[in-house]
Amino acid sequence: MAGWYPIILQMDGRRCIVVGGGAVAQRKSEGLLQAKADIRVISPKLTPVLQEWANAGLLQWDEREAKEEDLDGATLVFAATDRPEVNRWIAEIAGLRGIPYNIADNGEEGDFLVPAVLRQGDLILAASASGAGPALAKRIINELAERYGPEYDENVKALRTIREIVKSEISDITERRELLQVAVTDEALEEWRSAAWIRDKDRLIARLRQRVNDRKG
Ligand SMILES: C[C@@]1(CC(=O)O)c2cc3[nH]c(cc4nc(cc5[nH]c(cc(n2)[C@H]1CCC(=O)O)[C@@](C)(CC(=O)O)[C@@H]5CCC(=O)O)C(CC(=O)O)=C4CCC(=O)O)c(CCC(=O)O)c3CC(=O)O
Ligand SMILES: NC(=O)C1=CN([C@@H]2O[C@H](COP(=O)(O)OP(=O)(O)OC[C@H]3O[C@@H](n4cnc5c(N)ncnc54)[C@H](O)[C@@H]3O)[C@@H](O)[C@H]2O)C=CC1
Repeated sequence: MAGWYPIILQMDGRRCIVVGGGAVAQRKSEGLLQAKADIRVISPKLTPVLQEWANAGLLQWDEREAKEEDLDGATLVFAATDRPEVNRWIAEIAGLRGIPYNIADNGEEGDFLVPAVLRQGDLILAASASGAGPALAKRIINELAERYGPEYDENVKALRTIREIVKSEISDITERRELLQVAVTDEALEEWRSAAWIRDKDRLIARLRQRVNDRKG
């Protein structure tokens, strides 16, 4: 189905309403927790894991059925009950208020889909089959997890430092781009890992220039 557009949303502190407390609500809440959202779950019942998160204060739980006012102040809404008519009603009121909504039992009618996700620190990989096959999206992410392992947390941290230095030291856009391109090869990433000297601006720029020259042969 056409029309889907992937973005990475800033959710830190943003209010998200999850209606329902089953396995699907739990998975959506887990992703939202990773994004530091302000989560409010509305459901008469919770899975044991959601219950634990509520007890630990990681999310707020309203132990009852959903009401219209629950959507007040929401940035995103997840209609994740096992009752299609409730999910449809939530979607309708969210739509009227202009709040983007996700529908668990009828995904392609929603404003957004939740992709399968791999996080390694600040590296975020997402896969979606546009609703055609969540199991395929999950399989692809499992494959990517082998290629992009936990070392990418450190890789991305080092790159952030390198890119800040290159942006502040190099004013020529073409050279900047060249230096940042050679900084992301597997070999380069391995070099930066645990290399405290990358904070030495002159040494770092010299090493990147050397890599550009090596590449030009
Ligand atoms: C449209 C979408 C709406 C949305 O929820 O955003 C949606 C909808 C539905 N899922 C259903 C079933 C399953 N969903 C999963 C798993 C995941 N589902 C996720 C996303 C999405 N699911 C969105 C589309 C994403 C895309 O395609 O890109 C993932 C990727 C992300 C997440 O939920 O966090 C997460 C894997 C992540 C992980 O675990 O790593 C599994 C596999 C499993 O559990 O192992 C099954 C059983 C196998 C199967 O049915 O394929 C049903 C049928 C229910 C029924 O039978 O009635 C519907 C309803 C419908 O088809 O509309
Ligand atoms: N999008 C996805 O990834 C998937 C979607 N599904 C669909 O999502 C639905 C939910 O799946 P599960 O979480 O496994 O179901 P579940 O039966 O485990 O949980 C449903 C939850 O909704 C709550 N609920 C019922 N009425 C409510 C109301 N009026 N207000 C608030 N909460 C209410 C229940 O108390 C329960 O906690 C399934 O019926 C299925 O159609 C299923 C698998 C994956």
